[in-house]
Amino acid sequence: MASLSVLGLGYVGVVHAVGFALLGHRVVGYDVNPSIVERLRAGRPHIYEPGLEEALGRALSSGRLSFAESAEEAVAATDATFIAVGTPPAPDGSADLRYVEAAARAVGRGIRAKGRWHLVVVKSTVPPGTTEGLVARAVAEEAGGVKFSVASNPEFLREGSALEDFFKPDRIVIGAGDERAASFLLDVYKAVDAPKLVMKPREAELVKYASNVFLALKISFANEVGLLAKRLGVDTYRVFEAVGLDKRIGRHYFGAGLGFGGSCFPKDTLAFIRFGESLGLEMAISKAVLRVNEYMPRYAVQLLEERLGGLRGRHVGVLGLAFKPNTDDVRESRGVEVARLLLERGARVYVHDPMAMEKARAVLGDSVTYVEDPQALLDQVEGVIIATAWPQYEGLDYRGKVVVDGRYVKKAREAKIYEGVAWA
Ligand SMILES: NC(=O)c1ccc[n+]([C@@H]2O[C@H](COP(=O)([O-])OP(=O)(O)OC[C@H]3O[C@@H](n4cnc5c(N)ncnc54)[C@H](O)[C@@H]3O)[C@@H](O)[C@H]2O)c1
Ligand SMILES: O=c1ccn([C@@H]2O[C@H](COP(=O)(O)OP(=O)(O)O[C@H]3O[C@H](CO)[C@@H](O)[C@H](O)[C@H]3O)[C@@H](O)[C@H]2O)c(=O)[nH]1
Repeated sequence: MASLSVLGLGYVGVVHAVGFALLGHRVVGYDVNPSIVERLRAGRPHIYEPGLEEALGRALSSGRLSFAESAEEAVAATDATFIAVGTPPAPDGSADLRYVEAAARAVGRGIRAKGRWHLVVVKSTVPPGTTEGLVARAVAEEAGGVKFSVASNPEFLREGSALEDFFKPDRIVIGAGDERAASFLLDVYKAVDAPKLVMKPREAELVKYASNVFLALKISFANEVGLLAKRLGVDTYRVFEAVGLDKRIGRHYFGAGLGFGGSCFPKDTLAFIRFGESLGLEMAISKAVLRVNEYMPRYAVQLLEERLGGLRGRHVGVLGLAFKPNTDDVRESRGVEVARLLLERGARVYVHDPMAMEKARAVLGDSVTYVEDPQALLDQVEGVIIATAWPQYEGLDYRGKVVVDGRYVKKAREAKIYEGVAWA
């Protein structure tokens, strides 16, 4: 069994720290945010992810998962370190690599203290060339001549099913800087039954962007067809049910509606565009993916405005603030975006989410009214936009309300005054 450290205990890091421990490895986690570490030590995750609290409990009681007071301490106590820190957009939209660089420097200092070979694995989503470039350089500058290997091991888990995706991934991509890195990582993932592809680090880094941008492309394409379908008065979901049965196309990620949110698709598509542009490429397809996506929330608000005959001073609702069901994550959420657009047009906005209210409050503040019960929200508004496909919204009584359904909620379609976004 391997001895691993994980730097950065956000959505990806905490799932890996817990997951690796449950695979039988010894894991030391570290996050620069001490309150995250404190909560994890107490068995109370700082994020909501199905099954995580229970899995964390098992990992802690196995005695194989612990947390360090510093990154250097975590590194020095282990054989390999996974860097799982954020790579948010810089002001120009490119991937901001400052957290990755800071973590890599800390790894270098840990390696120097340890004085033996170490493997540095980049789990964060980074532009091709980062692992062998910026990361290897930053580690080397601090490691005092101690030998190390690098690898890129991009992550494909989805929030809301992160643990399941960790244990049952479609594939594991290992971008190994050398043989030793490859065999170490193959060993780490030995117990996971999935195709394992070993390649160069920059190939692995490109696999991650190509995967995310392609999925985002499918959604934007579905939305483009959906806008057309709506003009024709046909159901775009029925169209894609048939389109998707072609095995070459596949049926996934054709859900038309408000478009994609979350911490990955929007930022990774933009970072991919900026990366390509930095090499002199046009990146026309990826730009179109974002253009369609940015239009969809505006279109939903426009539909509501038309149906209500104006928005100024009108009481309207947003159902769903999480960027998708089964998470409390509101990063780049379409629900939050729709609430902002409604406020801009002078509406009185009521919002609901079963899980993300607290996180939404941190971004929307007191500009909107938070309602704990979605049916009570419907009682207070004339119209509503459904922004997240929470199963709870299937059971509501929408009668008499203008419903702009951005997520294809069946029950909403039975409402008297109804508009789907991008479908009939
Ligand atoms: N969220 C996802 O579903 C997902 C899936 C695949 C890949 N990714 C990628 O994985 C990376 C992490 O994403 P996330 O959603 O887990 O981010 P996150 O923002 O939830 O977590 C990042 C964590 O890193 C910590 N951190 C920052 N600098 C640090 C340092 N120097 N040392 C230790 N900890 C540090 C932060 O405090 C934070 O808790 C990103 O590159 C993202 O694109 C995310
Ligand atoms: O048919 C669809 C499918 C998804 N979405 C939206 O797309 C966004 C992203 O959804 P999803 O892919 O389920 O969630 P993420 O957790 O963001 O996962 C994506 O981003 C991660 C971070 O890079 C990757 O690891 C995953 O493989 C990739 O699916 C959400 O707003 C969804 O509502 C649609 O609009 N239509």
